[in-house]
Amino acid sequence: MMATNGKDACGVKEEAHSAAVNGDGAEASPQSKRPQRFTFSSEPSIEDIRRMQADFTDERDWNQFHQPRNLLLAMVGEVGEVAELFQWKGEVAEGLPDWTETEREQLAHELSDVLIYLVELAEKCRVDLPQAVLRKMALNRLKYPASKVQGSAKKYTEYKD
Ligand SMILES: Nc1ccn([C@H]2C[C@H](O)[C@@H](COP(=O)(O)OP(=O)(O)OP(=O)(O)O)O2)c(=O)n1
Repeated sequence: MMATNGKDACGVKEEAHSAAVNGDGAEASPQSKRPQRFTFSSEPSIEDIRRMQADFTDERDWNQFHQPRNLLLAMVGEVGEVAELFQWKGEVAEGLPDWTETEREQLAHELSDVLIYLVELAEKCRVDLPQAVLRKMALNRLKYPASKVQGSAKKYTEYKD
């Protein structure tokens, strides 16, 4: 399905957070002057995606092929297909303003393939991905306190304290 109706290629809309936040006419803070943040639809959840892919493989008797290593290789292959879309384009601005709708839809497909295999790989490795993401983000916040690393992209090992 091609993207239409003012939505982007992934079928997800832009939301006007800052308009809602600053609707009282008060002067906007520097943070709210950022471009509007792109947001995803709330569905499907990661568990929904896991279940849909499990149904897809069950219906085809493909579980016999979907062992962890095969899924990992399939995922890496799809990452390569994402990379191919960016290949030789040089730096690409956020929002991909110069990309055609066809290129955007191809990207949406390839990113979806990566996610589908990632979710199934996590399932087959018994990693509860949504909860694991919460734990990992908590660790990331500890490793990179905002007050310490503000505006710097250095790796945590490069900080001397
Ligand atoms: N054994 C397979 C084959 C496919 N798929 C599903 C998961 C992916 O979302 C998608 C991958 O399909 P293809 O291998 O045909 O890859 P592409 O869709 O990227 O096609 P192409 O390589 O022609 O771009 O289909 C799967 O679960 N198990």
